[in-house]
Amino acid sequence: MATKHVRQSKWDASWVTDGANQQWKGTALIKLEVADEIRRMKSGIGKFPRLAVVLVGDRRDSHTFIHIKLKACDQVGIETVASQLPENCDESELLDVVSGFNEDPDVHGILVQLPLPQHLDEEKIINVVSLEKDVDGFHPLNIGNLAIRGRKPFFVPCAPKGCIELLPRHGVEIKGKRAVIIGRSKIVGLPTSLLLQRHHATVSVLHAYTKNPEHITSEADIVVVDVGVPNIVCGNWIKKGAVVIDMGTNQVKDPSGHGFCVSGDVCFEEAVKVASAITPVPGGVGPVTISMLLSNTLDSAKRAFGMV
Ligand SMILES: NC(=O)C1=CN([C@@H]2O[C@H](COP(=O)(O)OP(=O)(O)OC[C@H]3O[C@@H](n4cnc5c(N)ncnc54)[C@H](OP(=O)(O)O)[C@@H]3O)[C@@H](O)[C@H]2O)C=CC1
Ligand SMILES: Nc1nc(=O)c2c([nH]1)NC[C@@H]1CN(c3ccc(C(=O)N[C@@H](CCC(=O)O)C(=O)O)cc3)C=[N+]21
Repeated sequence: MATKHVRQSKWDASWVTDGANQQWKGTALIKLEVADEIRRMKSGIGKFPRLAVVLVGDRRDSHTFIHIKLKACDQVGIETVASQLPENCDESELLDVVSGFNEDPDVHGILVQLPLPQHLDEEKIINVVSLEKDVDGFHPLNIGNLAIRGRKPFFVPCAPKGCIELLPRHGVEIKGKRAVIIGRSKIVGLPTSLLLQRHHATVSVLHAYTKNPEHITSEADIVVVDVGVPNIVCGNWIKKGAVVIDMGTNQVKDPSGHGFCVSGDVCFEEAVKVASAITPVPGGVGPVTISMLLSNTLDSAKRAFGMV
């Protein structure tokens, strides 16, 4: 069933400090830049990037996300190869698929869509993805290198990278700011906190056991929310003038009773009244995340072709 969007607003309605539809242009611009480089790569050396995506099981949201990713790759000229495994597949089957992509010189990026079904050991699978093809940036060595000052990971995870990309593009300085990130997941919360520290923010990480999260959040200049619970952050959590990035992408039943719609983690209607800028869901940081995946895959191919 098609996913309907709750809000029509794109970048323009979100970033209340500017009314110039910048988010959408920013995302489109990154895609255009990637597409242009790939065109030149094809005509120059006759080669192009290829991304392998691995999907296990039947989760509705995972199918939606994979569909969005494959479509975006197609738009910019990244070839894709998709492998879909049943919900009850063996760990060894999945490991074989990943190993096959590791060994294939024509594959430059590998993405194993998360979460995996319970019986599969996520850590074990992520560990097997070749470091040089880990366009998600989830491999422990890539995360470790992100955590240590002065080191350079091969890849930075896409959603955190997108979040950091957005801030300076909208004139938001990170250095010296107080940032709160709500959530500490390995795919968003943790790497975002590391990246914000790299950019010299003073970072607090909140999680399910944090007491008085609204109090800590209300002191932050930059608030990043990645919990996975619709509308968990209310307007009164936000300091006047703060910048809010809502990472939540929650598929919820459409109030009309027909189909599903997407909801963020922040109560947009309340927060938009106090924030100086806020990303909506849909149309906020999600599309930027996808652009970062394209950019990571291009970088990987360039490295493989000796172009960097
Ligand atoms: N826009 C984008 O590009 C992306 C969006 N997402 C979206 O982000 C959301 C979260 O995904 P993901 O990171 O995978 O989720 P996880 O379930 O892995 O992590 C959720 C985090 O939220 C914390 N948490 C749970 N309940 C509370 C609470 N009541 N108060 C404070 N913290 C809480 C958890 O704390 P604890 O660690 O203590 O359990 C955990 O750290 C989803 O909606 C997902 O779709 C995800 C990736 C990219
Ligand atoms: N290996 C792996 N890598 C990921 O990067 C990864 C993952 N697993 N698992 C799930 C999360 C989630 N995620 C999103 C990507 C795009 C949108 C996105 O484009 N959202 C649209 C709407 C999507 C819709 O309509 O449902 C928007 O916000 O406008 C959202 C969320 C990547 N993730």
